[in-house]
Amino acid sequence: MSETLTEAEAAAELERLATEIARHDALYHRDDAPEITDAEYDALVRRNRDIEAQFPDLIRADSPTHRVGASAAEGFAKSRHGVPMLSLDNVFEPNDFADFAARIRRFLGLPADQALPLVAEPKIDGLSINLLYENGRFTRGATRGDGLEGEDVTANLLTLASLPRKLAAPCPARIEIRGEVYMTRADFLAFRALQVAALAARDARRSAGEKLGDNIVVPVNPRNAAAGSLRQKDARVTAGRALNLFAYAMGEASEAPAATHAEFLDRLRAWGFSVNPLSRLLPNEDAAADFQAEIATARPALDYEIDGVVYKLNDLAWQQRLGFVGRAPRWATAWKFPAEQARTVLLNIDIQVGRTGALTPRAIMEPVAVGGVVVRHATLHNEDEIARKDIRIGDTVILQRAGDVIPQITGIIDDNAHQAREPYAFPTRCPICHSHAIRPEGEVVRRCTGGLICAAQQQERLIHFASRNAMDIEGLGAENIIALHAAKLVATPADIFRLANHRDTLATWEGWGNRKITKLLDAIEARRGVALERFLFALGIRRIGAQNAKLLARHYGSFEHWRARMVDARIIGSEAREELGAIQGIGPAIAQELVEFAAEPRNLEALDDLAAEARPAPATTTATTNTAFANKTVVFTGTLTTMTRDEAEAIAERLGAKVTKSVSKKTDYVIIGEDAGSKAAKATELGVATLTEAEWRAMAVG
Ligand SMILES: NC(=O)c1ccc[n+]([C@@H]2O[C@H](COP(=O)([O-])OP(=O)(O)OC[C@H]3O[C@@H](n4cnc5c(N)ncnc54)[C@H](O)[C@@H]3O)[C@@H](O)[C@H]2O)c1
Ligand SMILES: [Zn+2]
Repeated sequence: MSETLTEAEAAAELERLATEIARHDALYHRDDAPEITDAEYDALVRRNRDIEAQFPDLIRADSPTHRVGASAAEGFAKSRHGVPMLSLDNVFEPNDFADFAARIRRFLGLPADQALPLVAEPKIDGLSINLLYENGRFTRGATRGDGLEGEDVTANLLTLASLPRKLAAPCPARIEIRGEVYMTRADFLAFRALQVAALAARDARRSAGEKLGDNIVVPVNPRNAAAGSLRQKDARVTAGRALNLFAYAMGEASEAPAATHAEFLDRLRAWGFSVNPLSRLLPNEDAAADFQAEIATARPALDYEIDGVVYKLNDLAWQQRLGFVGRAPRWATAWKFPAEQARTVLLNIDIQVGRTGALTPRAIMEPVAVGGVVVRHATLHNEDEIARKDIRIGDTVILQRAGDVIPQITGIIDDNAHQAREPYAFPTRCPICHSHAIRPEGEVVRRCTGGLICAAQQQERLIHFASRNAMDIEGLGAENIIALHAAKLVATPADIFRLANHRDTLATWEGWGNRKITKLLDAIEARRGVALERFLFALGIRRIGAQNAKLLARHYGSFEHWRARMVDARIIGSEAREELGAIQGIGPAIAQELVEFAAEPRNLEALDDLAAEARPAPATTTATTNTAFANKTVVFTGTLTTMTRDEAEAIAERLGAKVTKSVSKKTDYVIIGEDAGSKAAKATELGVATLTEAEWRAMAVG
C-alpha cells in the first residue's frame, strides 16, 4: 500500500469498507445483481486486508475478512448446514502458493522432504450448494448463504438431471455432499439472448401503459445466470433452465467415507455424481505450477467458466488437524487466474442512441482475443468515463474481461503518440437525427432533444403517444405501432392521423380485415380535438408526465398560447421564461426540458404538423366537467395575496365556474380575501359556502 494512513483515517476507512463490501456481498450473493466487476470487488477486499494488516488493533467485529457470502434471501425457508460452508483463500503468484504449502508443513511439523500430495480441481464459477443425503436418499439441498445457514432450494435442485436422488450402498447414514451448480457458456448465451428479447418486449408493453413487474433479469455472466436460475421461488422456472452440477467436497458425515480426498472423489463418481474430469492428484506442491499452466491453456476451450484451480491437501486426517482460520480452511487454496487482459487499438468511438434518446459511447477496436472470445466492441459507459481515462481515438487500450460478457477498457498506453492525439470530444449533436444533445446538470447521460423526429426514438415515442394515459387510441397498442412503423406507414405522431391514406395497403395485411381497419381509423378520428393536457403528455417530452402536462394545460389554456410562450421562453431572462419557472409544480429541471424541446426547430415543425392534425382543444372546454367548480357560481371578494383577482377569475372559469360580482342564493362559493367587506357578511347571512384563499388554492390549483 503506497499511502500512509493515520489511525483515525484507517478506522474510518475500515468502517467504510465494511459497509461497502457488505453491500456488494448482498447484491452479488443474495440478489444475483452485482453492481461492480469481480476485479473491482477484489480490489476493495484487498484494500481492507492491507489496512487490517497494518492496524491489527482496528480489525472490526464485522470485518469482511471473517464473513462469507450474505444471509439468506427472504422468501426461502432457511436451512442450517451440518458443518459451515466456508470460502477459500486465494493466491495469484507462485510465491504465495509456496507460502501456502510452507504454512501447512510448519503447522503439521512436516520435514521439507516429505511429500505433500494435493488434489487439484478447476475452480468452477458457479454457486456452491449443500446436499443432504439420509440413508442414501437426497432429502434437502441449500445454498451457502452466510456459511452457517442457507436458502432451502430442495425443490429447485430436484429439477437438475445431474443430481443423484439416491446413493448406491455403501454410503454413510448421513452425509452432506457439496458442489457447484453452473451453466455452460453456450446455455448462458442462449438464455441471455432470450432474456434480452423478453426485456425489450416487456419495455414496449410498459411504455404502452401496462403495469408489469421487474422480474426479467439479464444475467451478466454464467455464474450470475446459474445463481439466479437456481434461486427461483417457483421451481418450475428453474426446471426450464439448463443447470449442471459438479460435486467436490463433503460437509457433515456420520462416518468417514474415505481416507483421502482423491478416494472421496472416486466415491462421488461411484454414487453417480459428476466430478470434474480435469481433477488430478498431484504428488507434491512442485507440480502445481505446471498444472496451473495446463488448465490455463485448456480454459478457453472448456464449455464452462473457471476462474482458477483449487488445491486441496489429499490426506483427510491432515485436513482435520489443520482446520480453519477465519472464513477459509488452512488445507486448501484457490490459485486464481489473472483477469484476462489484452491490448488492442481503438479505431473509433461510435455513439449509440437508445430508445429514450440516451447517447452511449461504444469503442470499436481492432479485433483481439480475450478470455476465449474475439472482441471488437467495448462499452465506454459515458462521456465522463472517457475523459477520466483520457481515451483518445488511435490509442492502444488495455482490455479486460473478468467473467463478464462485455469487456471493459481499463486503461490506455500513455505514450508520446497518445499525447499527440486530440482528446476525444463527445458529440453535442445526435448522430441519428442531428438534433442538439444536452446533458442536464447533475446527470451523467447526454440525450438527444429531437424526440419527435429522431429515428432512434420514433418507435418508443409512437407507442407512448397512442397509449392509454396519453392519446388513448383504441386498437393502437405497441404491437400494431411496431408493425406500422416497420412498414414505414407511420414515422411521426402526425402520420397516425394520416393513416387513412394507407387503407389499401393495410387491407392487404394478414389479419387486418375491413372491420378492424375501420374500427382503428374511427378510433383515430375520434381523438381529434383531444384535451390539451393529454396532448402535451402524449408528446413524450422528458419529465413531462401526466401531472405536469395538466399543470401546463391549466396555466396556458390553449395549444397556440403554450407553443408561443415556449418559443419565447428559449431566451434566458425573458418574461416567458420567468412565467414558466413560476408555475407552481414546474421546477427548473422541467422548465429546462421544455425549453430544449422548443429550441430544436424541427421539433416545432413536427409539433405544428401534429397539432394541425390532432387540433388539441383549449383547456377551458375540457376541464369543465370534472372539477370542483364545474357549473358552480363563484364570487371573489377582498384582496387575494397569492394571485391577482383577474388571474383567479380566469382560473375559475377555466375550471368551468361562472364568476359573478354579487352574492345571491344561487351563489355556490364566496372566496374571501383580505379586508373583505359586505359580500362576506352577505354570504354568512344567506348560508352560502365560503372559502379562504388557501382553501380556494387547494381546490383549484392543487
Ligand atoms: N462483483 C461483486 O460485487 C462481488 C461481490 C461479492 C463477491 N464477488 C466475487 O466472489 C468472490 C468471493 O466469493 P466466495 O467467498 O464464494 O469465494 P470464491 O468464489 O473466491 O471461492 C470459494 C468458492 O469457490 C467455489 N468452488 C468452485 N470450485 C470449487 C472446488 N473445486 N472446490 C471448492 N470450492 C470450489 C465454491 O463455491 C466456494 O464457495 C470474490 O472474489 C469475487 O470474485 C463479487
Ligand atoms: Zn436524435
